[in-house]
Order: sequence, then C-alpha cells, then structure tokens
Amino acid sequence: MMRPVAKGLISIIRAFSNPNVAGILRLQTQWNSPSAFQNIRPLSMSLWPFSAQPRDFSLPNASWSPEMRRVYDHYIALCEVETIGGEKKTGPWRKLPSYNRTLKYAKGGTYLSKMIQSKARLFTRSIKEHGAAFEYVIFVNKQEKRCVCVFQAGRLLEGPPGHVHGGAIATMIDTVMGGLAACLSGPIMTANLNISYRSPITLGSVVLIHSALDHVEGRKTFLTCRVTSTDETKLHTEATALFVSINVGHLFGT
Ligand SMILES: CCCCCCCC/C=C\CCCCCCCC(=O)SCCNC(=O)CCNC(=O)[C@H](O)C(C)(C)COP(=O)(O)OP(=O)(O)OC[C@H]1O[C@@H](n2cnc3c(N)ncnc32)[C@H](O)[C@@H]1OP(=O)(O)O
Repeated sequence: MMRPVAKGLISIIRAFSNPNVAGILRLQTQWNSPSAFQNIRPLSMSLWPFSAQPRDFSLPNASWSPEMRRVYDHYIALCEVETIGGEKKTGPWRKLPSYNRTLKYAKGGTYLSKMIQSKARLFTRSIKEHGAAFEYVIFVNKQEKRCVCVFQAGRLLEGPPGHVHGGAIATMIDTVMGGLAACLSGPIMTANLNISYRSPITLGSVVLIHSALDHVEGRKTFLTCRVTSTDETKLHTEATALFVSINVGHLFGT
C-alpha cells in the first residue's frame, strides 16, 4: 500500500506537471491583478501550493530613493490606460509580484517536504532589512516581449569599494531575464548566461535592467539584457542568456 507521504508527493508533482496548473503558476507570476488571482484560486484550491496571502516584496517601502519611486510611478502609470470614454483599462505593462518563497503549504513526501519545510528563501528576497540588498520591481510588456526592472542596489551588495559586486549584478540579470523567460515560455532554467561589465554601478544608485526576447527555438528561449542608468544614457552591463524549458519534475528528480 502506498504511504500517505508518497501519495502526497505524487499529487504535488502531478499538480506541477499539469499544464493547467503550470498555466496558473505562470498567470500568478505574470499578472499582479487581484481579480486574476481571485479567479484562479477556486480552480486549484486543493492543489494550490502557495501561501494564501503572500507578501509582495516589490512594493514601495521607506528605503526607496526618490529616483526609485519616480521610475516605479512611471511604469505603474503604464499598467493602466484611460480610454476615450474616460474608463480605466489594463495597459501594456504589468508589475510582476515578487515573493520570497516558491512553495509553502505543499504537503508531500520526504524529498519535497525537506525543501518546503526548510527555511528556503528566494536569494534576492532573503535579507529582511529594507534597502540593505536587492530592492527591485519588474514590469513586463508581454506584447512587446520585453521587461524592465527598476533596481536599487543596497549597501550589502558591495564589491569594489563603493560599487556593486559583479555577482550581485549577475544575480539580478539572471532574475530579470529568468522572470521574462518564464512569463513567455513557462517553467525554465538558465542554461547559459554571458555578461559584459562595461561600467561600474555605484552602491545605493538606481539602475534599469532591460531584457527582451531574441528568439525561441523549440525548448530554447534566447534573451538579451542591458543594464543602464535610469535616463538610459549610460550603459553599465550587457548580457545574453539561454533558458531551457523544463518539466517541473526536473526540479524534484522525477
Ligand atoms: C519551476 C519554474 C517556475 C517558473 C516560474 C518562475 C518564477 C519567476 C519568479 C522569480 C524569478 C526567480 C529567478 C528565476 C531565474 C533564475 C533561474 C536560475 O538561475 S536556474 C539555476 C541555474 N541553472 C541551472 O542550475 C540549470 C542546470 N542545468 C540543467 O538543469 C540542464 O542542463 C538544463 C535543464 C538547462 C537542460 O537540460 P535538459 O536535459 O533538459 O536538456 P538538454 O537536452 O541538455 O538541452 C536542451 C537544448 O539546450 C541546449 N543547451 C543546454 N545547455 C546549454 C548550454 N549551457 N549552452 C548552450 N546550449 C545548451 C542543448 O544543446 C539542447 O539543444 P538542442 O535541442 O539539441 O538544439
């Protein structure tokens, strides 16, 4: 007879492998719309592996500089447009919500629950102090297959004196490009990431991380990326990356 934990594990793996659930996961990842969220919850209540009220880490907080807030407000305004009749409707941009964990209330077997019950946190959201490390928000324009991240680099990200660590920049590039690739292609993993550091980023400053789809070839999604000053006159970093579509069972060794 199958042990309950094994049954639980299988149902979670099935849930993640189910295209409908994968679609729901993508939907939640992509659109920060309360109505979309409310609509999809009843469909998947029994399989839903996320917290009921996850905290969105990409909302303004007291550590944000006026510059960070100004650029955020600019993109937020593009998320809603006014029709000629004065009605508000969804604009071309969407803010991606950002949580500090991916799986929370999943009940499962030993293998999965180790990961879930551990104190695993998303790397970029693992430091609690506001403004100390990665402060960022990602906006996606799905129609144009591109995104922009507004990133304020905190004091704990120092590499060269007074400047941001190259690994922290790479982390943000991977996060932003990975977020866009996931929006466009579903579950993916980074297979290849090439970075050219062109000019240093001052600690505490705000930069834009622009990423766009280059092309898709079967399971392979190729993207480009540029990190610039907020007025886009200064180029800090350039990157290209390949993301490979995966069956989420790949992450659980199935
Ligand atoms: C569950 C996801 C849910 C999505 C929701 C997202 C929420 C977004 C929210 C918040 C964002 C958070 C941040 C996310 C972003 C961070 C992502 C990371 O950092 S991932 C960690 C680092 N990456 C790894 O650890 C991969 C390790 N590598 C592997 O697991 C495999 O190698 C993998 C999956 C990449 C490919 O393995 P195969 O067995 O599935 O496929 P094969 O056959 O080897 O490759 C497929 C095709 O890709 C090419 N390929 C593979 N690797 C390549 C490489 N390094 N360079 C060039 N081509 C490569 C191959 O040549 C092949 O091409 P041909 O189909 O023959 O044309």
